[in-house]
Amino acid sequence: MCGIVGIVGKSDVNLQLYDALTLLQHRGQDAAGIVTCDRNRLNQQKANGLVRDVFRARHMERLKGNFGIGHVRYPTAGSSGPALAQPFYVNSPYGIAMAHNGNLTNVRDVVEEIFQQDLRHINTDSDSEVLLNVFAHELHKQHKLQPKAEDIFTAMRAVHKRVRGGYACVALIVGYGIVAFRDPHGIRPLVYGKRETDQGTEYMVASESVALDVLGYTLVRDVAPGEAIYIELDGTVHAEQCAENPSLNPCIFEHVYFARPDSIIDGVSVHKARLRQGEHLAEKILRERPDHDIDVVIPIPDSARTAGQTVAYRLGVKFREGMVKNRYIGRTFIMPGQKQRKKSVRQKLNAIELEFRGKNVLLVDDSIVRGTTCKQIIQMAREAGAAKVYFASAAPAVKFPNVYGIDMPSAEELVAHGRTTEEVCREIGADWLIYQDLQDLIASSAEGNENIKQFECSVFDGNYITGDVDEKYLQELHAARNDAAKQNKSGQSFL
Ligand SMILES: O=P(O)(O)OC[C@H]1O[C@H](OP(=O)(O)OP(=O)(O)O)[C@H](O)[C@@H]1O
Ligand SMILES: NC(=O)CC[C@H](N)C(=O)O
Ligand SMILES: [Mg+2]
Repeated sequence: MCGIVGIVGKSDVNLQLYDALTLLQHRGQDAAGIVTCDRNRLNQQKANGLVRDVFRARHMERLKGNFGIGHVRYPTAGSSGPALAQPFYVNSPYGIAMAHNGNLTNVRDVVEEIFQQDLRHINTDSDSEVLLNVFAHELHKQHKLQPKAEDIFTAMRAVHKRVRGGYACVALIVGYGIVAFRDPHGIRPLVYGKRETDQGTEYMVASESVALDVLGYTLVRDVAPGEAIYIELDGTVHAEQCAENPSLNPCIFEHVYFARPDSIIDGVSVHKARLRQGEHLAEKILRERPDHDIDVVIPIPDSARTAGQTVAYRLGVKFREGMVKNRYIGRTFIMPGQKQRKKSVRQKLNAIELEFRGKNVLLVDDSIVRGTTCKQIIQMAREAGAAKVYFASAAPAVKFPNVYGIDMPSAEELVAHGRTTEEVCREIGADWLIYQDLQDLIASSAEGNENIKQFECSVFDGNYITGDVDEKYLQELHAARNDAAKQNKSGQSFL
């Protein structure tokens, strides 16, 4: 779930891009990159690591230019090496750099086609490099010395016909401006906003509205599914629907885990969606055990804090921050290997014994995916002296792989795959396990925007909205990206 940003400014945008990437850091911790354009010359810095480690003062000084794009990466295709850090660049036509959040599902076919028909070489096993080359080729086909908005939109229409999957992107065209676009199913989020300065209006496109807020931009709106927005250097904004049958199906896992609670995605406040998740979860707890004996509700920081509050309030039980998070350890779920994830949970979280000793505790987390976090937390709760350890997940059981930009490639690695709730409960060592029902999770998000008729919920229901994901694809994905396979990833696999 990478983070992307693009800015068309009135003065150097390097510092704004840096700040925006730090605000999107929770979406990707593996690599970061910025490309700016200064008088038709591109400046670039990208490498593995967190934003604060990738950009030094000397890089920032070099990143001159009043328009640019940035990326924080959480790999879902290819290796996690530095060659796959984004933005990617092609020199023809015009010089284009691109940053991509999402994952393509027909990349193997497109790579073959792009070589055979378009004579384009792809140098890495990144799906994002493929997407950039498709866009570049389609723009090249317009044969314009100076591209107009209509040429860009014609190219976009062709891109949507050629690629499948989830993609929200920003592309920088040297000398012209920034193009932002979202896949026809609207799976991955993308917003744009503007701010007034003494020199004129500046524009920003970003994965999440939090980047706009903090940098003083006002949200104009979400980029619509299938829509492309082209912002020229003089601030002229062009927008056009470029997909044939666009429909909005936002990824519900953004509301569960990925997005920051202070973001608003497709009109839905993530914070409010999580508050509602907690309310629904509490109702289910009360239905299952009207005379429960829970003494205290303890959320697992960070992402479960919001839902945990409403669970406790609705149950009429004490809410206590009994788990303390080490603020210097990042998100464990998006770390690359199971060994690192496992070790980091213990480094990240520690129990305050007096909140556990002799009590029946209800631990609330936003989700249980591989079970790495909850197994260790339950163990910690027992060691801290809890009498009973109950566990509630604000999301339903995660049973299916994700193919649209979340690195859950292998069903076998999911603790709920092929297990009943009772079996998962035993496996993670809890005394009672409660999962949110899918209809309640959907209601928690849908109440925020009645125009959203459907959410992308494949990790919970196995329904892949793009219609092209079959058993064969899932098997290939599992073989290429299960934990063991990722350890020795070196060759071209595009998965
Ligand atoms: O079952 P698992 O495979 O462990 O995955 C689920 C856990 O991982 C995430 O936390 P993470 O540490 O990534 O981030 P957070 O601080 O935002 O909660 C999520 O919030 C759950 O706690
Ligand atoms: N999580 C993402 O959005 C990943 C983008 C792209 N598929 C990559 O692996 O770099
Ligand atoms: Mg967590």
